[in-house]
Amino acid sequence: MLRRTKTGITTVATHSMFRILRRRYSVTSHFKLNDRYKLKCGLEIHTQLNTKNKLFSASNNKSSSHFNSIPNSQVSFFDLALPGTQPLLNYEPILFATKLALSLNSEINLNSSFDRKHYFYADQPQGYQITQHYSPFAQHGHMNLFRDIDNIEQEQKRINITQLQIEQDTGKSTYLQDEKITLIDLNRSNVPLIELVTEPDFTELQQVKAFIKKYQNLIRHLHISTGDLETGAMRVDVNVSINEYPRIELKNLPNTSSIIHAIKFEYERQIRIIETGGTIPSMETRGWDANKMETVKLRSKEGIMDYRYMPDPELPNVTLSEDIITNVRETLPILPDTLIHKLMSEPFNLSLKDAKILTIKSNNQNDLYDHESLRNYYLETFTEYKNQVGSTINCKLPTTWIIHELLGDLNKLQIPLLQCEAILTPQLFSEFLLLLHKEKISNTSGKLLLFHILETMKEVSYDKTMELNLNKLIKEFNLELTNNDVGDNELTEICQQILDNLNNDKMIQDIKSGKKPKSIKFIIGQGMRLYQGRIKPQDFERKFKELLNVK
Ligand SMILES: Nc1ncnc2c1ncn2[C@@H]1O[C@H](COP(=O)(O)OP(=O)(O)OP(=O)(O)O)[C@@H](O)[C@H]1O
Ligand SMILES: [Mg+2]
Ligand SMILES: [Mg+2]
Repeated sequence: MLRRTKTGITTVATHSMFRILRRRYSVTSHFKLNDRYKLKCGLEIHTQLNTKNKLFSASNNKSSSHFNSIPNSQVSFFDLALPGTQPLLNYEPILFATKLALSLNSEINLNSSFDRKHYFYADQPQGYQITQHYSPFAQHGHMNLFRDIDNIEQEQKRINITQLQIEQDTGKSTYLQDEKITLIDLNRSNVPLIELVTEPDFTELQQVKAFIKKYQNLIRHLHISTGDLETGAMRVDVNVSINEYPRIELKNLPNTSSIIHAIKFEYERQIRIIETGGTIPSMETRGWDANKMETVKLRSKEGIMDYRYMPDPELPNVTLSEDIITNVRETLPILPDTLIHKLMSEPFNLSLKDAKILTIKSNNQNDLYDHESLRNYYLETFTEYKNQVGSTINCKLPTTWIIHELLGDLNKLQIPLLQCEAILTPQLFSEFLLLLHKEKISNTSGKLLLFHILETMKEVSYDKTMELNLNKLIKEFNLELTNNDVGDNELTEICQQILDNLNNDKMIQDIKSGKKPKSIKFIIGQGMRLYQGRIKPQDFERKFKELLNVK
């Protein structure tokens, strides 16, 4: 297909190209549910807690240790299930679980207990997994999704959370095809996990996507997990059914895109089965083949194990008092939704978009900064600036200059925020804002100054502290707004000279006659360039209008 674009460039696109593009970008947007088949989904999410130690042993559980370390280097006798070893519950996973349960509006069970789930697998040396089957840690929670914050179709959607249970992670097996051997790494064995189980409340793909993102952001916000899908710190199983047919469980879905593609594929596959007179097996588990982009059967009902659940006789119940729960509630940070609303109201008045930048990790966030340190930098600078100017505060200044200008410059110059804030402290940044606030420098000069500071910063090494004196720099570069010094006569002279030098009578006539009133902006631009922003554009505008006799 040939197409002529506005710029005159000819583009060639074929139908197959469009199909590929559509497939790639259509994860949720081009997917339509069939009116006759209701989609129903429920999630089971396993989250690795980044506690200091593992769940029932003293082994190191630094978030990176079991993923990046030498295999079997983070393993204690208990993790290895040597005979005679016994579990000893660490308090930290309970603390983390309490934080999560409270944040998800759950009822915490004051007397939960651990059970053994028996199955034999080489990466499960105990022969059973310790989990909470009969009396889980928390129940009856919920998470609300909203149209504006979470990009869902409905105004609001409540996802009920059946329960949260604490359990051990298993080890990891890697099958080597050529050698025909399986390697076992027990670094992950006994890492604390929380399994979250939702009710089958999801009726649209977008809700699933939104919930995963929101939950991931929550666990990062609470600092209880890295929440990374890539490392397996967060693992999502999805149960999918249509109308009242049995659910199919989807496991081993490595990222959000495969989760969404797998649900979509499964929904369509189940409809095809029903429409061709087939039956949907009860309790089938399927995986995801990323190459073929389809779900594949892993096991069916015949393969279901009898786990012989039994209370673990070596572990006492987890008994909590109301006081402990109240104490933990008091230590909780402001939760993301509340934080967004807080940032959107007085005194900050941020837009939803900017409030989200400071609260939620975005897909295009890079290694230079994270939203939390950016938020802290913003809040500290804001407070300093507000203390200086009181009620005359212009809340757009910190937003524009931190979220937009500073971030843009850091990206351009590839400077991490951490390095920047060590030198350009919130105090100094608020001084900088004050110069703009008091119109000591123009926006143009502000941009030049900030970029210059950051460029210089890039050249100094990390350990050197750079001395920063804003006033000195302004003098050195002659950036001070000269309005105060430029008298009206001088301004008239300057503007008249600019008009003369324009050498464009037609433009001047068009402005005067009102044919092209916007051309005055061009002339103001000339003045700004010549005087490098030292005279305010409003003053130029006033004077040019006066000279050209236009309103
Ligand atoms: N009709 C349904 N359609 C889709 N999902 C469903 C349906 N009924 C239940 N589910 C979902 O199935 C999941 C059941 O998880 P749960 O952990 O209770 O049991 P399980 O999958 O049998 O056990 P395991 O933890 O061993 O996988 C929940 O996420 C629930 O929302
Ligand atoms: Mg399941
Ligand atoms: Mg489950």
